[in-house]
Amino acid sequence: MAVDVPVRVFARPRPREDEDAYPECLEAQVDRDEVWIRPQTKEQAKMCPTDQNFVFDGVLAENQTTQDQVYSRCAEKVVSTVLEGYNGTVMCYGQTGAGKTYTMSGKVGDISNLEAFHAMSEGPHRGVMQRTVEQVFRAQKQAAEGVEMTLRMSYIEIYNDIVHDLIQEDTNSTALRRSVSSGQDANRGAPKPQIRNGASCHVVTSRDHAMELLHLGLRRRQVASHNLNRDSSRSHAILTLYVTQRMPGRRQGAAPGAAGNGAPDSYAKRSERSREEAAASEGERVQSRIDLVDLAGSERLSKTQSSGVHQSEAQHINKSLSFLEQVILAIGDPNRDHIPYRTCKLTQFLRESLGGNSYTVFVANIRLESAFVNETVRTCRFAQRMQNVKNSPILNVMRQDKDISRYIQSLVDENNHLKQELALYDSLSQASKEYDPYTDEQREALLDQVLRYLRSDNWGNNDFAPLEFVSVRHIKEIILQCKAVFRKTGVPSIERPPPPLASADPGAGDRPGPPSPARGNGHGIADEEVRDASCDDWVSSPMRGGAEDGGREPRSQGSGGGVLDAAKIEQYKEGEGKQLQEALEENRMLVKTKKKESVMLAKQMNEILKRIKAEDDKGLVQSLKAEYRELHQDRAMLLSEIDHCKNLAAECQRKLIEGVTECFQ
Ligand SMILES: Nc1ncnc2c1ncn2[C@@H]1O[C@H](COP(=O)(O)OP(=O)(O)OP(=O)(O)O)[C@@H](O)[C@H]1O
Repeated sequence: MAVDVPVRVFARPRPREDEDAYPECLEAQVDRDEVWIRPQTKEQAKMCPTDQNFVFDGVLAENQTTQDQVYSRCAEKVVSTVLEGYNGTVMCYGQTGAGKTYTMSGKVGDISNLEAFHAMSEGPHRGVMQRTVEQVFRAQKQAAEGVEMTLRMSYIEIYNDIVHDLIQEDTNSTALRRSVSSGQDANRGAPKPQIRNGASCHVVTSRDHAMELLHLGLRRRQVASHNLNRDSSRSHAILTLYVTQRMPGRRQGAAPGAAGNGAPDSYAKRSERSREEAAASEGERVQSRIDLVDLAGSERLSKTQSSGVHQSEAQHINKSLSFLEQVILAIGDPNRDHIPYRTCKLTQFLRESLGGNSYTVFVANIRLESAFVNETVRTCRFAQRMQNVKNSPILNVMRQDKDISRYIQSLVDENNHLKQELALYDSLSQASKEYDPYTDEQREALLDQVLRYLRSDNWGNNDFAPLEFVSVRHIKEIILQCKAVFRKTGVPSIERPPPPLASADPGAGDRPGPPSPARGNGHGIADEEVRDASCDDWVSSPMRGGAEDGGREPRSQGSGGGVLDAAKIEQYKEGEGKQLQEALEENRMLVKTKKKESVMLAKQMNEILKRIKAEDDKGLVQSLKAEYRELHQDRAMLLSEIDHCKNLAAECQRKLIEGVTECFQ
């Protein structure tokens, strides 16, 4: 059974370039694994008014911690667990120029120079990626007799929220697909790479081979120059090593290739299976992976002076990091049901690494110079939140064919058993499920419920009675009532229309009227749209689809049209529909949260404006203006995030409409 394991968090300050130019503001206390932030001048106090300290699993002190030490403290153990059959992630996060790429890929320098890259990859400045490859190949060499270990590698970047394959250009990698294909590549005579998660996945046969692919990927990665970093990465890059180990079975006393790497051989030790079970698992496959994530750096446009295309890149970067933060916050909040993984490609990719099946290490790259105190505080706060994230790593044992068919049979048996249980439960509980057509009175009562729901302020409240579906018939009746309401009045000005009675023909011919103008609630531009998005649910989506889809309304029994296919809608509700519904809720939640933040920012900005008007001191006015500009940027970013979430919600809504409509025969 999986055990909760917190993400381990380290801070790594980048060595200061010029101590005189940057009077010290922060202290990284190594013994106590703390980062202290102490303003020492008036200027610094403006940016960071109080002392702050952050405690992590470790602080990798500047100038004292070599790449070798960083690897052994942060990554080596994770790689060992990957070799035991678990998944692992090492991730670097921080402001631009703080040393993420240095930590992950080493001192890359002029990447077009292959020789220099290979020399660096053997020297002390090589990063976590090179060292991981080394450790994995060492383990392969030292694998116990009979253990067959295959290593595969993929390398992708997420640039402007689009996934690009860094190894093989022509892969259709924009979609996060779970498909796996294999075969022979006739051109090269080499095995054709599998496609995993939309990226090509290459068998790597040696350390040098892996380094070549790494070099290829680094060359293709999007890099640009700005004020704070000459070679700033403009994308999030994820190098994944897949380790597949075919076990000879415990009868031969063999274990996965963890031997020699210092890791406990947990697969052999932890699995307490009997001799018979071990015999059954002969030929068992263990498949694990390690993701090495070099996130693009968050940046303040005012400091990097990025413009044009780089400004748009920076906005994408900041936006995706902000979505990442939302995921972290949601995972750490026990009251949140939904984790908004689907808001961008980055969070989709990191789903298993954060809150999922993975041992994860997070390195917060920071800068100690006083000029970056704001960014450092932000990064440390982010890292602190990361400490609340708990994962549930499990041993990734793949079942063999024999096991799979036995497993499927057991699921079929269980399904039959549950169906019998349900039938029995229905008859014993005499649950009042309406399988028969509704009477006029029942329709009247339902219409009252629907109207109360549509009129209620709490549009996001999915607990409201009509939405607690008790049967397919119930859903259909709700749709009918809503449709009747809309046809008569439109959504915002709901007056009670004549109820659609059993004898009426609610689906006949006519179209819903034009949408009424949306009404805001006086809080700002996005509000009215939040209302729109927040009333998306199982009921409203198909109904609104009638208007948006040019009249492709779900038809209902009794209207002379189609009949809702009960099995199909159930299947849809459990499968794709459920996912869409969850995504819809996530995005609605995000819109609400971000709107609140935006209102707060607007208030802060107004305060600053007042102070600027009242202030005589020119110096102070300058710094207030700078602060105002930063807040303005933050708010612009927030508003564009809100738009993004609203678009996602609209997309979910559209798909839901299509999905539900498909369920009508
Ligand atoms: N610990 C370190 N020791 C020596 N040099 C370092 C260290 N950390 C960073 N550097 C150097 O600082 C510069 C910026 O680092 P790097 O490119 O790794 O930053 P980054 O966080 O990846 O930035 P971006 O997000 O813009 O890509 C590079 O020249 C790098 O070699």
